[in-house]
Amino acid sequence: MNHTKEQRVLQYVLDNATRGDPQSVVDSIDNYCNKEEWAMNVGDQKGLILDNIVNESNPCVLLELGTYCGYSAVRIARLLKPGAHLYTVEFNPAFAAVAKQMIEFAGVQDKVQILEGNTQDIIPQLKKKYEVDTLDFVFIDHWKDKYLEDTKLLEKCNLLRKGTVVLADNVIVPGAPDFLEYVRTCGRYDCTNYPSFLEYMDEKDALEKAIFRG
Ligand SMILES: O=C(NCCc1nnc(-c2ccc3[nH]cnc3c2)[nH]1)c1cc(-c2ccc(F)cc2)cc(O)c1O
Ligand SMILES: [Mg+2]
Repeated sequence: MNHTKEQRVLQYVLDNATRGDPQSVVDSIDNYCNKEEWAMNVGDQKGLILDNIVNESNPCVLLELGTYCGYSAVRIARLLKPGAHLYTVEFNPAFAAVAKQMIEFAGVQDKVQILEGNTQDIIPQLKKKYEVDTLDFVFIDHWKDKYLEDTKLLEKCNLLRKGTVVLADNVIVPGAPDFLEYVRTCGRYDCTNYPSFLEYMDEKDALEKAIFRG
């Protein structure tokens, strides 16, 4: 039954967290991945930085690229004000199925919508099909070789406005050098690097915040 790691993470949450309590879901995933099996959630150290940046941005319309098990979707959604909405894009049906159950167990399903498919196909649909005007916050955490092309696609689709916060995970490990080079040198973003550590490990990693200048 729990043949995949992602299913085992979900089962541990169902067995140990409290239904409707997103903090307990986040804590349970971190406990499991620290003690039992490593998994590519943003984790608690980088998660605290993510929390602070979400709180200071006070966003209403958010996009996440790379749902995975739903850890960061739950982590972000638990901070959102009433009426705020997070769209999260997941390519892998097995990941999306786990994330759906994770989000529902946490009780944040009214704030989060999983969009299954390729970011290249979904991003151009956000305005017409999902009635998005512009995005207040983007969390990029999907395949590292897609960060740059998807950032450029968000620009091309006029989904970014003056002040939109683009926050990227893993800019050191596994790394997204072409994305970093672009946001830091193209002149359209104000960038800040947040040094931290790879989830559940002692290896250095970082988040990069790139605020769109409009
Ligand atoms: O690959 C990662 N994350 C990506 C998952 C994903 N989940 N969904 C997608 C998606 C979603 C829509 C898409 N549309 C097109 N491609 C798509 C891919 N990608 C990742 C890897 C590591 C990592 C570090 C050290 C290691 F030794 C091994 C691994 C750490 C991390 O924090 C990560 O986030
Ligand atoms: Mg990541």
